[in-house]
Amino acid sequence: MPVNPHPSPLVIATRESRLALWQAEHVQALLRARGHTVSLLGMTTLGDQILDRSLSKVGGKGLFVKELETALQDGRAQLAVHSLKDVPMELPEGFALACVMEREDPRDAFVSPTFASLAELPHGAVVGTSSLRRQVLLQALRPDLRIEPLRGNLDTRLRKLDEGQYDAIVLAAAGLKRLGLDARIRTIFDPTEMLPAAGQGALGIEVRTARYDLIEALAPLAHWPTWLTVTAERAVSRSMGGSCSMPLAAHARLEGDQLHLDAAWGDPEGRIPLVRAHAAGTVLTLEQANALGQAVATQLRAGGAIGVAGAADSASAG
Ligand SMILES: NCc1[nH]cc(CCC(=O)O)c1CC(=O)O
Repeated sequence: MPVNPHPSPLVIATRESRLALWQAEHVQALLRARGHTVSLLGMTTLGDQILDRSLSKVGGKGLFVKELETALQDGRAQLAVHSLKDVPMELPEGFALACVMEREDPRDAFVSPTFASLAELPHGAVVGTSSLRRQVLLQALRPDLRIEPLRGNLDTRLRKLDEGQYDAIVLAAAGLKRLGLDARIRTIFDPTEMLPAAGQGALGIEVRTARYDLIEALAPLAHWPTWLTVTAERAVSRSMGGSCSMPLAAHARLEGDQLHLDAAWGDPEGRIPLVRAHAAGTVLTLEQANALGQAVATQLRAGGAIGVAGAADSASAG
């Protein structure tokens, strides 16, 4: 591999949670190995500061991204590394995803000090999650469970579990694996029962669109099968109204040149049963991936899914 002999120094803007720092350092190491000089700019975003209120009331998940974008705009940083799951479907004018990297495990994990699986939870057990997606999927599997809100970064959520506030919690396997917390996983959910969120487990790198040089520098870090897959998933969300705080799951997998896309929408009030949709097709371009996602969103709406932003306390919850 040729190594760039005179690279201009790069700065990665990152949130300061352990997971965000791990992800930024991961990208830093990959770029250093290719000859780039890379440093990190740690930032506390508004989304990290507001822990007592529903994020959807003060601006939604975009709060985690906005301050990093300001740093890119000001030239204090050139790259922002994100969990793709937290990236709004539409980026502001002048910003783009330059690169989607190979996906970690996209599935959800069941975490509990006491119980080995969801099936072992006693009647009426308390499960912590602030994700509307996890809430509606859990209620479909086990209507008897009590779902209680749970916000904060991974360490905070695990601490609240250990303090006894919940019998179990559901977290993305990817975050736990990245932080070496695999031992906390009791079972990994089959995607057919706990369908993951669009983009779960994948990292995206955001740049200003004017920076073609960066898009080129990042190209070797891109993972095309992941990019196609998450593009189809994100197209479902975008087509349903774009918000991450929606009781919506979308998960795709490639089998040969066939992309299989599953989605589910649940009514948080439980008035109608879960709406599910599936489509598969030959997907070789991002346009084809988008089209598959739109077709699945159309099916969801035909099945009764409502494309509006969800209720309180769901932002950044998974
Ligand atoms: N919503 C917070 C968030 N954003 C990304 C991850 C996990 C890592 C990933 O999906 O890439 C998590 C934690 C969780 O949902 O358990």
